[in-house]
Amino acid sequence: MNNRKIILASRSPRRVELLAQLGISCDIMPADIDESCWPGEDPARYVQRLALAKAQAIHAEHGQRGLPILAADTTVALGNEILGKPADAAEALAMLTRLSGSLHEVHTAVAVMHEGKAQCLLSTTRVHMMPVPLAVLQDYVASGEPMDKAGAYGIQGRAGAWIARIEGSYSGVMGLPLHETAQLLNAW
Ligand SMILES: Cc1cn([C@H]2C[C@H](O)[C@@H](COP(=O)(O)OP(=O)(O)OP(=O)(O)O)O2)c(=O)[nH]c1=O
Repeated sequence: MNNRKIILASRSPRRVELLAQLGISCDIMPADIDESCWPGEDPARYVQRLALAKAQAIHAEHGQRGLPILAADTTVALGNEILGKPADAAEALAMLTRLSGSLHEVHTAVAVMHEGKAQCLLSTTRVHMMPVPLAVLQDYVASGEPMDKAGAYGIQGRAGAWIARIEGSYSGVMGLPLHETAQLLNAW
């Protein structure tokens, strides 16, 4: 990509940071779309549908600027069950209690839309979380850190100490897989 500026259809500060790692600057234009899951929809399809919907929503408003529009969506999956962002502290604790000691997946889809064409790639990472004592989880929830994160944890914060191993992409777990993002942007 010659012009290193894009429109980022996301309010996630992690995504801005990760894009900067690729040397890409962005105008931030968050998309407000319906994030509810369709009945029976599997997590990998769900994140791809949402990433594309976010990119399309911002393309409809700002596509005339001629900049590529990038959007992403991240979810945690326990089997086929989707764990999104917790609605409140009780839900955050319930999610963390289930993820403690689990092997789960984090799916992030990244979509780029430019000149009316959309492309989307999926990154799936298996995450092994050690068993975490309830009191530690309660303290973590009280810190407020889980509230804007899928699955109620951030690998990039103190929950990183609980992650014994991942198979996949660290940046994908954080919300924007750098390898897939660079592939999409280089294609334009
Ligand atoms: C699992 C995990 C998720 N997350 C974050 C990444 C995403 O920002 C968030 C999942 O919510 P998303 O709906 O993907 O994104 P968002 O609401 O933050 O931003 P927008 O919809 O405007 O694009 O969870 C982490 O930061 N670290 C982690 O380890």
